[in-house]
Amino acid sequence: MGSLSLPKLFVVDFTRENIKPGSSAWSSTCNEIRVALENHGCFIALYDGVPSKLEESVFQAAEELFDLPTETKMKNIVEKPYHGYVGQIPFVPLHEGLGIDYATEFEGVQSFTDLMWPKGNPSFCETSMSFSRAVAKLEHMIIRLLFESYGVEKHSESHINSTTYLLRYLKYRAPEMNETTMAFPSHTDKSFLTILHQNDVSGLEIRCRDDEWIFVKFPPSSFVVMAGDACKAWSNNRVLSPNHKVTLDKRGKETRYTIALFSFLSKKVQVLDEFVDDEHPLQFKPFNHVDLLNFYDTETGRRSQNILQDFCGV
Ligand SMILES: O=C(O)CCC(=O)C(=O)O
Ligand SMILES: [Fe+2]
Repeated sequence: MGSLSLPKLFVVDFTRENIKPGSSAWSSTCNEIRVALENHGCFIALYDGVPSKLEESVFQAAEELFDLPTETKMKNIVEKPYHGYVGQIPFVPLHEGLGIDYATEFEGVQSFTDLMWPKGNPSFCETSMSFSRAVAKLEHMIIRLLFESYGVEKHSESHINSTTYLLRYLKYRAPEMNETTMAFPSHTDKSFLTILHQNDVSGLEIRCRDDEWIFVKFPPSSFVVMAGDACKAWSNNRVLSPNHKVTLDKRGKETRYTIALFSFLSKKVQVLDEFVDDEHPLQFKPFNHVDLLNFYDTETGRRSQNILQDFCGV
């Protein structure tokens, strides 16, 4: 596991050609992913599945999207909490975000595009869908590796087949003089996994198991892979879903863009029997993934310091 440029976070190299099921690279990667997700709840993935042209297009698409009038962006209303437009919040003044649900499916991306550009914007649609699909391929690989690392690989295909993806375009404008640098407050993700790709403006900080905050520097072409609360629940509390936040440099002048792909389960999130034994008693009851979001959207959920315990603790 390389950790030369980043002493703290694990770096997992998916550009190695020989990461194929059954190979020795595959089994060592299984191990790396499990150690990383149990200790930090995240790792940096080096991944070449997004060609540089597509990467360039996705950041152009982000600029084009955020340049739309606020009233257009506010049309991005999604029934599921935290899926639609977020912005114009006085205590988070630097941040704006928009979400495309079912982002790997043509209909999902097309209906979002039509809402934002009633006259059409085929290149935005194509870019968003291609990016989502390319990153979802990385997510599938990580799921297979993670499941195998726990010896539960027989469940990985049904898990993948029950996964839907939310693509979020996130913008953080540079703070003005005397303005807060807090760009996104500390939280845990409610997804199963989150995969983040940023432009070259850093700001993400992650709190790992020993409570230390790690400032993340993304190497070029890298992605941050983070476990959400649903993954923590599924693993019966083995995987950490880390608190994280975004803080910008007060002298920074550039806008930060992050493109985030969140995975959600359309079947129940459930601790596998394999994770329960005398040493590891069952900690969480099965739940519908969207109900975790609905609970987080209540006063009790938002205030909770241990959302899984309060929502579905045994
Ligand atoms: O922009 C980032 O790096 C993090 C965004 C984030 O944590 C989120 O949208 O849940
Ligand atoms: Fe997050």
